[in-house]
Amino acid sequence: MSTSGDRARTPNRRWAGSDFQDPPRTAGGVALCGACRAASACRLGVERERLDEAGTAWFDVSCPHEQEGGPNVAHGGWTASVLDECLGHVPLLNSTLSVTAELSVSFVKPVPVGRPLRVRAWVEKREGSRWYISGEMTLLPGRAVLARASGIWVTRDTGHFDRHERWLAEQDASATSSG
Ligand SMILES: CCCCCCCCCCCCCCCC(=O)SCCNC(=O)CCNC(=O)[C@H](O)C(C)(C)COP(=O)(O)OP(=O)(O)OC[C@H]1O[C@@H](n2cnc3c(N)ncnc32)[C@H](O)[C@@H]1OP(=O)(O)O
Repeated sequence: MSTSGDRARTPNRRWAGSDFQDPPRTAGGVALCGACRAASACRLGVERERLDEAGTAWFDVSCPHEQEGGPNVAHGGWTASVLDECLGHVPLLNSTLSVTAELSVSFVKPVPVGRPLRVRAWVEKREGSRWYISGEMTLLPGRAVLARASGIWVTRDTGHFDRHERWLAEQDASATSSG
């Protein structure tokens, strides 16, 4: 039987170093995170992504029916998650590994499920290892804004997740020794 300590000492070896800067992508160009790789699709409903010449990232998105909150509208957690995902792809589209340090979301209008939506994301500024990124989600057709987001992404080296595994193992060890 495995324990949380065993899990902490058994990192997921499916990941290779290159996955962090150039991860597997769908036919629509969408970079896939851990659990979505098995499904070969973004479970949040990001269908296409591209970076234009001006550095703005564009995403075709649709809220899956499983993410319904109120009648025919998205759960707010989905809206926040997909904005985290899309804004977080901007460093990745620039071959940079980063993690979200802060995220702020404005829910402007209810987001309909199963409708084509667009997310646009851009870099406001970069300071040291911090990328300040903003974005918005709009309804298609038309351009009504449904949600806005801004946040800070912090660049990491590829040792980030191994350091986390070691930290987790230390937490488990100190919890075990202190009873
Ligand atoms: C995820 C990647 C998968 C890769 C494979 C590809 C998969 C395909 C695509 C997936 C795309 C996913 C897109 C979604 C991205 C997530 O959702 S990532 C998951 C959620 N976020 C996290 O798990 C992050 C958890 N937090 C942390 O790991 C640490 O707190 C942080 C953010 C790395 C900072 O750690 P730290 O030890 O404080 O770092 P430290 O070196 O002291 O500070 C570094 C810098 O960050 C700044 N900083 C630290 N905290 C903050 C803060 N809260 N606010 C502002 N600045 C801060 C410091 O001021 C410092 O700035 P500089 O002086 O260097 O300019």
